[in-house]
Amino acid sequence: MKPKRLVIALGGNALEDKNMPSTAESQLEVVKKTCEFIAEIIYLGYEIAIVHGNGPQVGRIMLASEAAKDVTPVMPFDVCGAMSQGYIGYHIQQSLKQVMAKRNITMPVVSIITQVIVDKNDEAFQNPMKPIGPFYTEEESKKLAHERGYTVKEDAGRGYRRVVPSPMPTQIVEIDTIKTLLNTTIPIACGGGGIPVIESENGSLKGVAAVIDKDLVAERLAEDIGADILLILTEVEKISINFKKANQIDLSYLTVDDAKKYIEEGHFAPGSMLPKVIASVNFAKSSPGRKAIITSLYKVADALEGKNGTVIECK
Ligand SMILES: Nc1ncnc2c1ncn2[C@@H]1O[C@H](COP(=O)(O)OP(=O)(O)O)[C@@H](O)[C@H]1O
Ligand SMILES: NC(=O)OP(=O)(O)O
Repeated sequence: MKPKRLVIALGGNALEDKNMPSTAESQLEVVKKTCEFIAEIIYLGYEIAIVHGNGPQVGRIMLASEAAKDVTPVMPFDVCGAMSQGYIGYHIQQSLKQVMAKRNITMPVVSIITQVIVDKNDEAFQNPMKPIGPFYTEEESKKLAHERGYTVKEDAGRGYRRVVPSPMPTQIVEIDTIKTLLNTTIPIACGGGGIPVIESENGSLKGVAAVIDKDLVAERLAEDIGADILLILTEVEKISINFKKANQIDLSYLTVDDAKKYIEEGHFAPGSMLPKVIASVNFAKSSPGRKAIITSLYKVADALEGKNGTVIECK
């Protein structure tokens, strides 16, 4: 029987631990643990492709570049995104290979620098909503807004962060390469939502200052490669309505229509959970039999067996 094909969207807590310093060394330690869970999915017989986030990481790369402006030119926004793809992909590639070897799984793991085309007229360029970099207090965020001209917004009740434009993904540039690699390797692709590029009339590509949402790109990838499941891994085991309120209800199963209703009622925070639910709805309705699962990295095996997580599918 053909193995079920699955795209994994790795959230921030798969790469960082809030109780550890935000260093490359700490990230590698967290990624090694994350790859144990990914190896379990492979061991269960799924064919996978991996997409990871980059919000905290790309924000810190930009902070570092801006801080060093007196000694070296500030790196352009798209290059910072490419740098985040490189070092996160490197950590996952190295760690997953090592963990798979312990289980005698020998398939190669390869990280692909991926560009994603966006529309230069996307209204997101005038309405920055994507949180990047560290969390700040309200006072710190106001200081950054004043001193550096950052746009800052509160992020899902967790503090304030710099926000940048996050245009919709329209096309994965390297999709044919990813499809070719799927049969013989485990691809890490579209990292950080891909490097955002616009296409000129002559077909040439140019990087733009934005960060694309990785869950929306994971959905695009899942459709393009004919996946059966879109698996979105984050900090929570299930999505909720009335989140963080006394009447919070955690949801195990949603039809596409249920999810659309809750989206309209504003239950999912923009910039964090909302894109995950939108991606899940888009994937579930893209073809009969497809489903999306939103759950915690630590509950992934149970969720794949239908014992945890939130499943979103067409009725
Ligand atoms: N309705 C909701 N249900 C569950 N979590 C929500 C909801 N609204 C906002 N959130 C928050 O969204 C977070 C996931 O978004 P985010 O941290 O940006 O994703 P990622 O794991 O990809 O980094 C959850 O950990 C939770 O704090
Ligand atoms: N690019 C992106 O969506 O990264 P996060 O998931 O870290 O926000």
